[in-house]
Amino acid sequence: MTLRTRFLLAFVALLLVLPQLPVPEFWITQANYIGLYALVAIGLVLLTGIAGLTSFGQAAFVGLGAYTAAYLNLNHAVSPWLTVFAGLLLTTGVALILAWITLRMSGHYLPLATIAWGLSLYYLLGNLEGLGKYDGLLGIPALNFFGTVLNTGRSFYYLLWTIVILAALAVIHLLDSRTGRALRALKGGGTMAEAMGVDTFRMKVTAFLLAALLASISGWLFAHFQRTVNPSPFGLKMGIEYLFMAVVGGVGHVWGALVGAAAVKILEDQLQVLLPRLMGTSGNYEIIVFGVLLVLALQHARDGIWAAVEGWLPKRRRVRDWDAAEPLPEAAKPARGERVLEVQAVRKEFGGLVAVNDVSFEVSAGEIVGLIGPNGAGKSTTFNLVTGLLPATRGEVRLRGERIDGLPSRRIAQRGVARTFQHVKMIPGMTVLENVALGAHLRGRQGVAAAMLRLERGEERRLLREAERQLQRIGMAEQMHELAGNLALGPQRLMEIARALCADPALLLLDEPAAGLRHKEKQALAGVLRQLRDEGLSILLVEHDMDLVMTLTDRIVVMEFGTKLMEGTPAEVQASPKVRAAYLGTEH
Ligand SMILES: Nc1ncnc2c1ncn2[C@@H]1O[C@H](COP(=O)(O)OP(=O)(O)OP(=O)(O)O)[C@@H](O)[C@H]1O
Repeated sequence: MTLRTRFLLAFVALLLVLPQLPVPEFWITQANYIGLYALVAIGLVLLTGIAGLTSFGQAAFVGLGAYTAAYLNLNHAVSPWLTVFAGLLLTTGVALILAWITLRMSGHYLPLATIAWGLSLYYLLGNLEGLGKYDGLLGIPALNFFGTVLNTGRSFYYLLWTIVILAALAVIHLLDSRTGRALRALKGGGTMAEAMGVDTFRMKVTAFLLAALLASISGWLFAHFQRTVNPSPFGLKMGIEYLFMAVVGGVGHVWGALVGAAAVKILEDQLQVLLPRLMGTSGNYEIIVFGVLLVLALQHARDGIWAAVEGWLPKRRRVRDWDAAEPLPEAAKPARGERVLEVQAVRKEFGGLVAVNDVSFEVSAGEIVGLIGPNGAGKSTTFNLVTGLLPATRGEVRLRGERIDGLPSRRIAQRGVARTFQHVKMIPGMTVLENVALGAHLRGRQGVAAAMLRLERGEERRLLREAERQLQRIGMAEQMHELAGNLALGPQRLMEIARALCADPALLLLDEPAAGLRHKEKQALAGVLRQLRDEGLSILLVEHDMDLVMTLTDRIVVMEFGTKLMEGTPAEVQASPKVRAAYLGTEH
């Protein structure tokens, strides 16, 4: 048993025995509040830590869950075991509407929007006659769990903490899955994720919804624990505190949410006693201290308490359990010689600058075509037009006869186009294996529920097997457990190629794959690309290393100032005075 597992088991054991110990009731009450807060903070780990979306409005979702439970139970005598689902349903509806409106916002607008709806809901709850206005609803019954009335802190504790631990495990499982990789790719990696076929907007909505649902469950529990609800625990102050908990604990770590909830709750209690004594008057001074601490934490300990604990625990290494997994099915490949890519008079203007000027060329199955030209010639822009990263001003791009210009990059990926980037795009905090497995996203089907319940392990093993196979192909299997961010530039580029190959593409676009590679690595890369060509893959290659281009490609398209200068075999290109002039004019 690893130290990590022992640590977790010791934690669970402590949770189990705590109510049995002769500790004061106050401790149990505090532990219950910590559990209620932790549920919300776990959602924030997913939303803010993983998906990179900051929300100050989670308290409002807690309020939705709590008020639904209270209202339906008190006014319509609906069983609490049903009101929880009613709360989840209502939360789903509200969250989806809010997500639709706000998640397209970027930068500071999203947090501002969450503040706005957090405030709106607070005032709505406080002004609705049927919800008791600011006095709220009183007399909510305790939960009855198969005949046991959970009307004491100690009896409520077990139900609450079972839910908290299950939620934490579900989110941990989710993050270690196909959908989890896509979620983890959102922060800073949206463009790359889309190019791997991930619907990033949908992923953001998923994170938003899951965080809201966890908050709603916390609200339901809150209503039956406190037995009364009023708007104050669901206002903006609490919204900020939830975020504070997630950040203090370690916003990227699920267990950090528990640590953060505990740290903030305990600190809050201490400050509520200490500060009025120091200041000589009573008031909500703790929120000032929280504000200062939050700023300090963001400056000096961004990764939170859990990151420090994690650094002290032994590193977890993924167990290789996919050897026996079935290989993933492969798409039918185009027949050798079939025209795979047709670029017809494609043009891209950036304001007055014509970056790509009515360029046409083709790539057939089983062919490596080089796209070369001096710096700024428009090669990367052409790549971005083919892969849907940029819309063309005019012109047509066809893949196996079908138009793909105008499609978003994930749809183009779905049709069998995979790419690497001039500036490596990866998730530095994920292992090499996980980064590469992201390339196989479209070859898996399983979603959130299956991942949370660990029902997708069969498919996951197949995806990881494929990722390892592609890493072996480019000679990087040894490094699969390393964090991608720790690799040198050369291996990072190779990793991107393995990731693109994981997509089982018909067309592979490589943007300067040899940049940063050593001589031996370049030779190995050339070997792999030849083998891929022999297998019938079409490759379009932007590369500055002329030796590699001349020895590897079947045909070369030369660009200069956005225009196609010529096209021909490597020998023809080398012999062309026009090409020589273009290069001599800019490179020497
Ligand atoms: N998003 C953009 N907005 C404005 N101009 C752009 C944009 N992207 C590229 N350009 C311009 O378009 C021209 C072509 O750029 P591009 O990156 O495609 O060239 P390249 O051939 O790939 O060059 P390099 O070999 O240096 O990567 C350049 O003049 C560049 O400054």
